[in-house]
Amino acid sequence: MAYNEGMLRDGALENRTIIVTGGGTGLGKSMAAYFLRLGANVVICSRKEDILEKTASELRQSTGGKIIYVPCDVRKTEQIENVIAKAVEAFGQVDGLVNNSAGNFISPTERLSYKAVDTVVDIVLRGTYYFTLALGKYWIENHIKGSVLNIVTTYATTGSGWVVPSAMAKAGVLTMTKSLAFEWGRHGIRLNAIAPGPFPTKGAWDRLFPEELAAKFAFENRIPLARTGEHQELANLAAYLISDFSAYMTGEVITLDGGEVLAGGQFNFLKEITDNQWDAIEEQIKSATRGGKSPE
Ligand SMILES: CCCCCCCCCCC/C=C/C(=O)SCCNC(=O)CCNC(=O)[C@H](O)C(C)(C)COP(=O)(O)OP(=O)(O)OC[C@H]1O[C@@H](n2cnc3c(N)ncnc32)[C@H](O)[C@@H]1OP(=O)(O)O
Ligand SMILES: NC(=O)C1=CN([C@@H]2O[C@H](COP(=O)(O)OP(=O)(O)OC[C@H]3O[C@@H](n4cnc5c(N)ncnc54)[C@H](OP(=O)(O)O)[C@@H]3O)[C@@H](O)[C@H]2O)C=CC1
Repeated sequence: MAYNEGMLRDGALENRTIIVTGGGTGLGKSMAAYFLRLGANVVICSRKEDILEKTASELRQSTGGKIIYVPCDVRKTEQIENVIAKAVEAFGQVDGLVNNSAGNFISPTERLSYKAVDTVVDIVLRGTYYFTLALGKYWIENHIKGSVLNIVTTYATTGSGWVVPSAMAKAGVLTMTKSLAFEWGRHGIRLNAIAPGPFPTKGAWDRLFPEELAAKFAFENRIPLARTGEHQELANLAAYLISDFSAYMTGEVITLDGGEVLAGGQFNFLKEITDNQWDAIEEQIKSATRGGKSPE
């Protein structure tokens, strides 16, 4: 299927250096792999050095691309500045940032401790604005037209129970995306976001939803396109948004969720009605119309 194939031409990201936070696992790893295939230099960072090292060496081998890793907790500004310094030392400059690192718990909110809420909000919101601010200062000072891609969620817009710290933080990231897109447009700096629906990853699946809970809810049934996302589909959109192919787009959030977020449509409950029932309903509506009844 085309959705498992790379979309941009070979070399589309040549001479670009892109930092991917949380690039050692899941969607971050898939985006990093595709950026490398398109010729970018990639810097992955997150807390766990052993995982970063393994991913960097795997991707170096599989893509032949230039990748380095730098351990970093995105809640720590000095560690973020170290990532940027190491990236500049290795590749000369930084052109793009994907804020992908996240933490999340599924839980009734009243069961969360203050620290649990802080943990998620600090990684998602604070981590994202720290990294964006550090790179923004560097870009403005060095007259570089950088590009930021923030990975949010569909519930950043709709809100959602049971993931409240994540929803609050992702909503903040979305507002930052739009606000800074306007403010930093004059520097040629662009910020965009992707709101993914369910994409199978170990981080989201195993840690967020224990198997017992997952078995109870068939996610595919909630999605109009009746499947979960393929990593390459997200990597294709990410590569487009981080590249100059999207040079006229800024402050935008693109939902990539097979239509899952549309479930709130007022008449969507009609999904349950069968073809036979529709035949009967149509006949009733037509006969009421033929009867010439006018509204009271
Ligand atoms: C087919 C069905 C599958 C459906 C799947 C659908 C998925 C849909 C996607 C929805 C949108 C997804 C958004 C995402 O963000 S997915 C990303 C998921 N990835 C992660 O969360 C990253 C992995 N997680 C971690 O690395 C860590 O868990 C985390 C960084 C978040 C926290 O680690 P840390 O070591 O910093 O934290 P502590 O363990 O010290 O805990 C801090 C406090 O938080 C409390 N805590 C921890 N876990 C929970 C929990 N599950 N529920 C409630 N509270 C929790 C912990 O007790 C600490 O607080 P206290 O000290 O006060 O006790
Ligand atoms: N998978 C899905 O269905 C969906 C995912 N998303 C978003 O996509 C992104 C990727 O998620 P996914 O790949 O599924 O999950 P993962 O758990 O694989 O990715 C999360 C990454 O964040 C890193 N991370 C966590 N805490 C920190 C920290 N303090 N500092 C630096 N890095 C940190 C982790 O690395 P380490 O532990 O080494 O620090 C890990 O690599 C997230 O932003 C998530 O919210 C949104 C909607 C749906």
